[in-house]
Amino acid sequence: MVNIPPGITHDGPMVEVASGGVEHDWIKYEKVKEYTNAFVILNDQKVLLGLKKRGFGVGLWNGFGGKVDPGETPAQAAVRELEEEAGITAPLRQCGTLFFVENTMDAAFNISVFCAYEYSGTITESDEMRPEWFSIPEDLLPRTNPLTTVDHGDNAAALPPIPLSKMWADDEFWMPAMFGRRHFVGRADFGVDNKMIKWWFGAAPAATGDSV
Ligand SMILES: Nc1nc2c([nH]c(=O)n2[C@H]2C[C@H](O)[C@@H](COP(=O)(O)OP(=O)(O)OP(=O)(O)O)O2)c(=O)[nH]1
Repeated sequence: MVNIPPGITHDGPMVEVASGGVEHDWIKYEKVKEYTNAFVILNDQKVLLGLKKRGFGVGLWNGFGGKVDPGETPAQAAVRELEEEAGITAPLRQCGTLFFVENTMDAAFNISVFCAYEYSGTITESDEMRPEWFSIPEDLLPRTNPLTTVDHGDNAAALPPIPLSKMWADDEFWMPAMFGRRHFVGRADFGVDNKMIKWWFGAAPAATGDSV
C-alpha cells in the first residue's frame, strides 16, 4: 500500500521510489503557489541545467522555470520561462509534479515539471540563469534502457556529470525516474537552512525489463 503524502495527486499506478524523515509530521500549509521547472534531455545522455544567478535557490543548478503568472496554464508558463531563462523553445510535456513545503513559509510550492527531448533556438545565458550541458551518470539511468547504450556521437561522456551536490537535496530522488521516462510525483518538506526533513517520491512502475 503506497502512503502518498497530503498535497499530492496522481493518476495511474505508482510505486514508492524514495522516502525518509518518518519521525516528522508533514508541515501544514495555508495556500499553494504554482511553479514550473523544465528539463531538456538529449539522447537520454545529457541534460541542460542552469546555474541560478539570483533570488530563490541562488548558486544551485536546476531546470528552467518559475512562477505561473495569472491567466497562464503551467504548460504556457513552462514555455515562457524556458525562453526567458535559456533563450530556447522546446516541445515540453509534463513529466512529473513536485510539492515542496518550507517551515518558514505559509505557502506550499506545487511544481509542474516538464521535459523535452529536442529544442530549437540558441542556448543563451540570461540575467537569471547560466545554462550548461551535463552528462547523465549511469546510476541515474535504468541500466537496461536500450537508448542509453546507443552512441549518438554528441560526446555526452566528455561533459561534467550532473552536479548533485550543487542542486536541491530532493533532486537525486526523482531524477532517476525522470531520466527513465517514468512519470513521477513527490513531496519534500524543508526545515532550517533548506535541509530536507521529510520526503516521499513515487513513480510509474518501470517497464518490464528495466532494472530500477
Ligand atoms: N529541482 C528543484 N527545483 C525547485 C525546488 N524548489 C523550488 O522552488 N524549485 C524550483 C521551482 C522553480 O523552477 C524555481 C523557483 O522559481 P524562481 O524563484 O526562479 O521563480 P521566478 O523566476 O518566477 O521568480 P522571479 O524571477 O519572479 O523572482 O525553483 C527543489 O527542491 N528542487
